[in-house]
Amino acid sequence: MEISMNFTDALNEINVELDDSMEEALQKYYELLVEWNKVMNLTAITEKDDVYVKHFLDSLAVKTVFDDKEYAKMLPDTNTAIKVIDIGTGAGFPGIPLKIAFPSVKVTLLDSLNKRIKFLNEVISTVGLNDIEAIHGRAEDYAREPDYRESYDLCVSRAVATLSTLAEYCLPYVKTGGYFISYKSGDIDDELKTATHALKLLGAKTIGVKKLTLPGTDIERSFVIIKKMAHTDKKYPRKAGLPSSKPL
Ligand SMILES: C[S@@+](CC[C@H](N)C(=O)[O-])C[C@H]1O[C@@H](n2cnc3c(N)ncnc32)[C@H](O)[C@@H]1O
Repeated sequence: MEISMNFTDALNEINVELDDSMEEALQKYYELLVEWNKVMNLTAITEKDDVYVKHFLDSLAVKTVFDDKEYAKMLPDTNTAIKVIDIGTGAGFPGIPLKIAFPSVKVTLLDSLNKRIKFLNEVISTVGLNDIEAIHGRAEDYAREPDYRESYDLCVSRAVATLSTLAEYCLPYVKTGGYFISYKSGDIDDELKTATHALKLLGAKTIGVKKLTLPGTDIERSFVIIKKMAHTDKKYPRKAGLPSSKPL
């Protein structure tokens, strides 16, 4: 892939500005990612320009959703910090770049692979991030914990499962009136149609899809924007494994 734009210009295009300390934080994160990747499987992408575009820029591109007039009022205009959970965060995408670029947000990173959680805790302490936690567990299990259930303004998730499965992983964490934004790519029409039933059962509906080409590349990204309209019934999520083997 040809990258025809520098990172700062690409960030400008998505309306994200980073100060020097945020740029340093991303640099440290990049160094740790490459170092730890030598001993554990974190990412197939290691070349610096690629990591900056395919992981950092892509993670931050969700900002374009909130800049869209249609969705500008999505998040609560309050003095309390917005709470975001990243389900199946892996090596920290999109949660860590979002935390670095938008430090006032409270972030929970969740993944079922403990090795990745160890890496994330190292990133959190070395980069010096606050108001962020990395938790080890399956999405289906943590959603039953009272401190986590229906307590987030926003849930994000990239490259974890199909939308019907993801909806069951993610929506139990979202407050009524909050949102789940799924990072998707390619042709998503069928996936959206198939997920309509699951969303309804879980008390949510798709309110829009925001598509963009990552600046300086030909990479297409789609954000599926889902609103939680009502409480999720306690029977969801079902037992661990069922959301993926038998999607709603
Ligand atoms: C392909 S990776 C994507 C990681 C990251 N979101 C990204 O975009 O680079 C999928 C991740 O989801 C995690 N995962 C899959 N199913 C999960 C579940 N039920 N609960 C928690 N984590 C899960 C895996 O351990 C893995 O780290």
